Amino acid sequence: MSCRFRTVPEQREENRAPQILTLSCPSSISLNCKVLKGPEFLNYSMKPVKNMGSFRYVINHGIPHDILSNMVDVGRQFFELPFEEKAKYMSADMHEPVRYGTSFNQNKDGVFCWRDFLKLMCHPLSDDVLPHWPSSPPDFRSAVVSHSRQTKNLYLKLMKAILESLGMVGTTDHEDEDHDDDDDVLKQFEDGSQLMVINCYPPCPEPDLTLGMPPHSDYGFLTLLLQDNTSQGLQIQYEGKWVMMEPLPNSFVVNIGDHLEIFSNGRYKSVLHRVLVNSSRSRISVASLHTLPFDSTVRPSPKLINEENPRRYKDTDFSSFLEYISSCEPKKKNFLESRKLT
Ligand SMILES: O=C(O)CCC(=O)C(=O)O
Ligand SMILES: [Fe+2]
Repeated sequence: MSCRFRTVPEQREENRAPQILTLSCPSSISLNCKVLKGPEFLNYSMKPVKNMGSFRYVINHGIPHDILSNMVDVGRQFFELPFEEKAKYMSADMHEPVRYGTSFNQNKDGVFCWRDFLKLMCHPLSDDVLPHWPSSPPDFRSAVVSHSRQTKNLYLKLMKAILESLGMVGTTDHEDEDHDDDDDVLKQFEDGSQLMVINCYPPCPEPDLTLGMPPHSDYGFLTLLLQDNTSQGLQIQYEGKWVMMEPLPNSFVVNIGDHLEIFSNGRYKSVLHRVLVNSSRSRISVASLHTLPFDSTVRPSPKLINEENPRRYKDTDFSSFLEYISSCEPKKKNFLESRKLT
């Protein structure tokens, strides 16, 4: 099975509408290209796609390209620092707002993965935490703050489109309607948490013997993943096979996480993905993970439950997720499995 990209029409960036490229296999269908109408995603409804990897590329998102390249550059420069410098941020405590580490879950992994990471809590971000972020390279903090603000905005636009597709907020074409309820629904996403994970996969002498990250799904609602432009590595599982997500310049891969699967009572599915490594050059990726505020309960939305669609997941929260992964070696989607009612 192979996947190709449909060519995006040549237009000046500022004149193009944001687009979502939906991965669609087998290759005879190639990629569907859905055009979002207007900068505010007017009239757009993103239908849940049954039985299909819910991985999409977002292009033409309006985020200046230098913000994306600076983010990858400062990430790469951070991982090139001497080990003693990076080790200052090492901690086994998953609650630390700044954390450097290795592998996937270094406290529990039986075999380590070929990956280093730096995790930064970007929202909420209190004034007393920022001074603890790496100060080297010198533009590290400003690059991460710019990137996190932009990705948060994009996340909110995508969530609005998803909520419209679920019938939970009105479409923006009926301006005269009362949108107070919609504002309440959207507010919890605005206040939500954001975690930035900068991943570095160094060149590996035996790439076939290891993985950069094992098969997993992300915990939150959406992850916006920026890949460096040159190296491939991310694969998603689709119909039991691994499909390579080629790096597409200035795009984000949008990854649906477990909390959106639970919240949508299974209408959106989180996707299993993994990362391969290579022997020639290190690869950088930056994952921006978004969910509700850390102290909220994530549950199937009551608006989506009725006699025909009974509740399919138990309530959960972020601390249960952390407890779960602190107590066992994470395997595939086993946390989500533990939240299923049937
Ligand atoms: O490096 C990648 O492409 C994926 C990273 C990832 O899945 C994650 O950080 O959760
Ligand atoms: Fe992931």
